[in-house]
Amino acid sequence: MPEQSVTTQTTDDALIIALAQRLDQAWEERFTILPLTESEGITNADIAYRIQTHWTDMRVQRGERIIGRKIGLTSKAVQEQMGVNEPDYGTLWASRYFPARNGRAEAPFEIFLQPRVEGEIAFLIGETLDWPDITPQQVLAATEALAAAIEIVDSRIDRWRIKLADTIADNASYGGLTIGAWSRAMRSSDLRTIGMVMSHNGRPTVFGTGAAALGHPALAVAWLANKLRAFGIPLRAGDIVISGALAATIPVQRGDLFTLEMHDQPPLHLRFV
Ligand SMILES: O=C(O)C/C=C/C(=O)C(=O)O
Repeated sequence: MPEQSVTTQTTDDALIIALAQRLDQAWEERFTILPLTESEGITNADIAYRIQTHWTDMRVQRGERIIGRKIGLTSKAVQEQMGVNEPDYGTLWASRYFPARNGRAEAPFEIFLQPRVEGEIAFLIGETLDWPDITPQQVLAATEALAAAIEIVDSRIDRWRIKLADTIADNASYGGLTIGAWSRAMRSSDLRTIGMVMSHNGRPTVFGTGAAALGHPALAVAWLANKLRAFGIPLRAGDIVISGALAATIPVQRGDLFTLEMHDQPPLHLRFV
């Protein structure tokens, strides 16, 4: 597609709506689509965020609830796996939150397309962050509690052939989420040096530390808060934020059990049933 045509199209709300609908249909009916960078020539991150935002708005109109935000592509391990080298964000949809009881959660395998799991740190934001140049220190001061979290990433894009604009439009490849017990005590830990081990069917498989998320998980959340503000959206009290993976992603098969052990938190188990 010639450059001029792409520029003209990308200013067109009708195209944004059509692409959000295409992603929504792929999510609902469980099929993959060609990368938008290939099929539509969309490479601009701001346009991709418009598609993502419109998709979330469509879902909210149908009853979806926003429980917070995800930050993605914050670690070298995932950047290398996905071939994308700058962070992005997406929205956490309540319909794909799998609550853990006594540290155990289940997710139905068949609702996903090509899922992978990641170990992350979850922040529960206690005070709205809505001023310029939000710092990691301000994020920590506004954090009510922290927890270990397993994010399921999934892609509506054929065989994960994503570039930055593809995954941004696709809600940062959000698939689902479970969270361990919230800990206030964890607020006094050095989040950079918090360690994690993710076991796959009982076998320790990937290992990470907090510093994997942009050097410090609170720096990743500060990045998010400032990025959201640039779009006129504050990070609000009550929002859950996940930091981005602390280690590489692991592909999921039906029946798999993943166990995340982090710092002095109780283990968090997620089974795909
Ligand atoms: O953020 C994306 O667009 C892709 C997903 C990445 C992650 O979830 C992560 O790096 O943690």
